[in-house]
Amino acid sequence: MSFITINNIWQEYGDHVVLERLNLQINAGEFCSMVGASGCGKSTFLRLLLGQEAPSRGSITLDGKPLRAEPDSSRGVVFQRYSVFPHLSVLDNVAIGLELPQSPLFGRLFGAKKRAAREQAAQMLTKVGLGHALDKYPAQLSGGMQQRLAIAQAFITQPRVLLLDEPFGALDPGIRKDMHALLLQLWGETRMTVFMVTHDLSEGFNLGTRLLVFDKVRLDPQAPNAYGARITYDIPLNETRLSGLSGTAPDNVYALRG
Ligand SMILES: Nc1ncnc2c1ncn2[C@@H]1O[C@H](COP(=O)(O)OP(=O)(O)OP(=O)(O)O)[C@@H](O)[C@H]1O
Repeated sequence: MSFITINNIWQEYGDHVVLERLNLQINAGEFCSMVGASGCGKSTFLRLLLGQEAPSRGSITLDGKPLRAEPDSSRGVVFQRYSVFPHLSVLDNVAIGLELPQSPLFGRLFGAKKRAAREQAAQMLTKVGLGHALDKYPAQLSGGMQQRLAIAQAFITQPRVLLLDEPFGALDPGIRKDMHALLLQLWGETRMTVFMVTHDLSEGFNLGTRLLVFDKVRLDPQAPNAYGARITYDIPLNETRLSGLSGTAPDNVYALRG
């Protein structure tokens, strides 16, 4: 049985059909790059995977169970666009990812548990190259550093599914390359299942173990919204990276938007 099963999903807003007849089987640990024309429904698909919206028709299952219609605590905190908290230091931005699930009422830990969470967060931040910036605030960081922080925040609780919506879209090419290396390193270590929307085809090819192309196969010039996009190509990539997969991380889903 596959880890995530997309069973004939459609997404419609009124009479605007955005997605139609999507069927997919995703194994744990796959890295799916998603490309397609602007407005064809890639972000909509991510919202469905996140459980932020329910599909108009069809179903999504994760480990054989229906995905809840809303992100819930079993899937952890969801970080959206500009997912870092501007009023928290770099260290607190990551530590809070550990503190919130353990202390849902106060959102903070105390004593030894707090020290352990902060130590773990500091180690994660060192890993993403922000070990020197623990006390800074997001506004004091460059765009690349902010995305490193967002990545540290997303990885700290080891989600099983990571959703990335053009996470590197705003970064310079050189910094993008560094971020690609970082993402591949973290994915290699954690083997989480990744869905990444990108407008950069080479980024999609380089990072993914699978490239999903979204496109409309039916078009009515008189009624442009009558038909939705489907997955027109599903191309296996970089398959050697898939060896030795395991899917033992906790059941969390995170989003990171560019
Ligand atoms: N809640 C909503 N209500 C109505 N229409 C919506 C809603 N959400 C998305 N849409 C429409 O769905 C279509 C697809 O949007 P979506 O953002 O998913 O596309 P996309 O492929 O991610 O685009 P881009 O590459 O430009 O980010 C758009 O026409 C958008 O207006």
